[in-house]
Amino acid sequence: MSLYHLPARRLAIDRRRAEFADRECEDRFIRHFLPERRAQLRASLLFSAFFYVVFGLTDIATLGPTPTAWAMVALRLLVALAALCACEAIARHPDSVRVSIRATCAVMVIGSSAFPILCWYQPAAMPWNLMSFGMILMAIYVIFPNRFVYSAAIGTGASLAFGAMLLVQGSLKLDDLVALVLMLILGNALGTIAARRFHLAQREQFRSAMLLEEVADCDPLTGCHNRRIVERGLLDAELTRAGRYGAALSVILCDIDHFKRVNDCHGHAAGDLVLGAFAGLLRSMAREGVDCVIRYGGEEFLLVLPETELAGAHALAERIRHAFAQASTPVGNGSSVTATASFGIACVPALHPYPPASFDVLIEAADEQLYAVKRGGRNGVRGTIVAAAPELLRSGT
Ligand SMILES: Nc1nc2c(ncn2[C@@H]2O[C@H](COP(=O)(O)OP(=O)(O)OP(=O)(O)O)[C@@H](O)[C@H]2O)c(=O)[nH]1
Repeated sequence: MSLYHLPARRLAIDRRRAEFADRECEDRFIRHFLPERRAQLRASLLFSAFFYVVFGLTDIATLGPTPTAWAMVALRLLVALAALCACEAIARHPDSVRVSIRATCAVMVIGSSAFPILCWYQPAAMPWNLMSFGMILMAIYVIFPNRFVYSAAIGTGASLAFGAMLLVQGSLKLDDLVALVLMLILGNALGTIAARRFHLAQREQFRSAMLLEEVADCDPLTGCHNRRIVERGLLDAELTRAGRYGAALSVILCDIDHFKRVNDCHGHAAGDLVLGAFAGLLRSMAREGVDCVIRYGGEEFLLVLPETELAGAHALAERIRHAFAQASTPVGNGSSVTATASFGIACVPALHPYPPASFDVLIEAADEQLYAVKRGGRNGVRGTIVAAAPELLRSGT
């Protein structure tokens, strides 16, 4: 689960395609279900490959041990081989949505293209083949996890190929052909309805979960994230991500100076307005969708800045400090409040050989810097580089 919430407008569902209209959102949805999807896909591929081969017995029973029957068994084995290769590709690229979708489509196209060839040589077994084709359609639409539009395209294409084969073969009477066409249309219509309903239900459920999570993670007074985001371990995940890619990561811990006085002089409601104004300033200066602003305590806020070195974090903190000191917040009755804030920064620079193991280390370091500013008279910024190895610790920039 990512640190950042997607705005509700980006969670809109394109009902025609039965997926999220926003690509990033759809991607996040698929990634969320990727482990489950991988297991389902593997089971579907192995199950289908097994039955595709086992039905080779019917080829031999119908045609006898003739070269044609053996060629058909070989074709079935080829389809099974394609399914095994798809399983292997998915196992090699467990985090790739693209590989999982391409592998699924490839196997379904190969399997449904081979099927009319198998049926071509067994006109007498047509009722059975028709039943088998119904099951293949069910697998395409509802068993194999895939994008709805791809399932619909492959299902329709496979039906056209199967219908064309029967037409060319000429083994069916006109009334049977009409019934067959109607059956194929019905099979595809039912498949489309079932698949679309399933895709939409899954996405609506995901959207509700996202919206609930956003409400639970949001501080109602300031509109910032609350500490739940820290407790859910998302900041540790951010530190791990930065370490994996060798990227810098900075945090700014900031606190409004003498905030108790604001409450005491102007009342708690005025204090709330000042808090809201400070939070609004932090959010407006942070990068949307990249930085994360958390209300860490009463009048204390934490900014998490991915891919930001100490100098960048320092410059941002200075800009916020200056803007807040210049601003005055109207608190009713024609009066307004001017306040200042103090900032402590901790940074893990890019490609640091000894990044700290836990985010708490970063917060503690930022907290020390913040209190050094408070002790030094407030309304200032101090920062430090943080590392696991003490000899690399350089402080007091
Ligand atoms: N209005 C309002 N006040 C709050 C809220 N949360 C915490 N406070 C107040 O914030 C004040 C924090 O006071 P202190 O921790 O003494 O800090 P300070 O007065 O800002 O002093 P320094 O941090 O040392 O500059 C307390 O009076 C809290 O009651 C809130 O949501 N709304």
